[in-house]
Amino acid sequence: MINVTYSGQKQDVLNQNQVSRLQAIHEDLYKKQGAGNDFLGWLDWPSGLSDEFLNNIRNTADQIQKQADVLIVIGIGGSYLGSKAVIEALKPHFEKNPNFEVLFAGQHVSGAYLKQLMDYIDDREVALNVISKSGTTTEPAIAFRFLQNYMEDRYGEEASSRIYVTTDENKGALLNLAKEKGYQRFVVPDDVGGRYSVFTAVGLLPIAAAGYNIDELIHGAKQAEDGLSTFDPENNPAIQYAAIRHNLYEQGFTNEVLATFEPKLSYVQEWWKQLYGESEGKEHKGIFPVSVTYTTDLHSLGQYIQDGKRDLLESFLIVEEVEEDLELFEAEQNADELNYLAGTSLNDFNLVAYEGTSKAHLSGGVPQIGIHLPKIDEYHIGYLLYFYMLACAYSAYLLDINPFNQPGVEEYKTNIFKLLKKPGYETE
Ligand SMILES: O=P(O)(O)OC[C@H]1O[C@H](O)[C@H](O)[C@@H](O)[C@@H]1O
Repeated sequence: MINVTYSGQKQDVLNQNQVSRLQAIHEDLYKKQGAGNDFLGWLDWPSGLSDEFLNNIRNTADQIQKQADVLIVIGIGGSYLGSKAVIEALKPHFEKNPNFEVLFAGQHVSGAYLKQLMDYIDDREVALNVISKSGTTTEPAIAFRFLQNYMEDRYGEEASSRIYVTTDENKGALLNLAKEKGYQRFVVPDDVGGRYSVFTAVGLLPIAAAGYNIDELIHGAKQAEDGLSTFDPENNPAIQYAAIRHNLYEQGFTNEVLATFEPKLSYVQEWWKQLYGESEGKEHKGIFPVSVTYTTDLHSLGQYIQDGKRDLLESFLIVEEVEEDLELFEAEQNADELNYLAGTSLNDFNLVAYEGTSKAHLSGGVPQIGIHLPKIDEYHIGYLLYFYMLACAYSAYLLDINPFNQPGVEEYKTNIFKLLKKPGYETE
């Protein structure tokens, strides 16, 4: 399925000490006894999904498609990146007059964006899915205040049947609001953190509403859950990825550049950055996750990667089979001097670019991990996302870090609340 390769300086990727350490982590993980073990719901989530739950998601997605032309998903961080990553990976680059669209809001605070969004949807039928695990996050709450108001002005009483809420079962401002207004609710499980929630209602409802096959997505995740659960460090790609990046980190490679040649994966990269950045970046430790899209960024960040400070490792996410391709042809006038490429497909070009870039960066002192994904479809994306989540848990545990909290995001929030004089913060 997913295959992980390594090229860099010769080193003992899995020495005996590390194997024992990984074995202990594996046991803690599957016996659910490590740090943050009350947030391990995602580990066996795909296999535990009931038909009743999936039917409810599918039926609600159908209902949304019938009542609306646009679903606006309101959320930030783990409450939007999973569905955005999957939808962007699967949707065509261009669609003429789409019958149904999923748009996002609340992922930043831009007045222009919200205003233009409300103008854009004015002649289209609208539904909202507001998502927040805590139910108290400011950015989606602000977007929802505007959009709820918009919906009530436009639809009156009917607005409440067009608004879907995904939040905690028992607490939070959003839950209270949903109860008061009688919105249909979905639950973010207690033991699944936002960045691990793509296979819960958080990710599945928007993905199903966008028209993608959530059964195949879950099937891929289940295969990963099953296939990656064995302790086989030589062959388990999740363990290999975690172990290799950890070894490189210990040698001073403290930044990981996730590179892909596939522009449709750019939100998978964004999702990965939150997953790894929030899971590992604690106690002054952790690899800093960054991403590039090639060949675009070879013309910008490529210089730094080749020649800049040598604390970078590069992980190439390579898609083996492309969905569509074009072949270069011979032109009568060879004014652009490209006739030498006649017969070469654009994917052939990218494969050569991969080889050339990989060799160049390697000789520039950038060690490399290759993550090979057979193709982009629901099944393989489901597999890939589960793979990254599992590897992230191993990787954080290798640093002796609890992968499932994010204490560091509180400080700036408190400052913002103090500056805005939020009740309860005025006197601090
Ligand atoms: O789902 P929510 O509770 O609204 O949280 C949304 C996001 O915001 C927080 O600040 C966290 O750092 C993220 O981990 C989380 O995904």
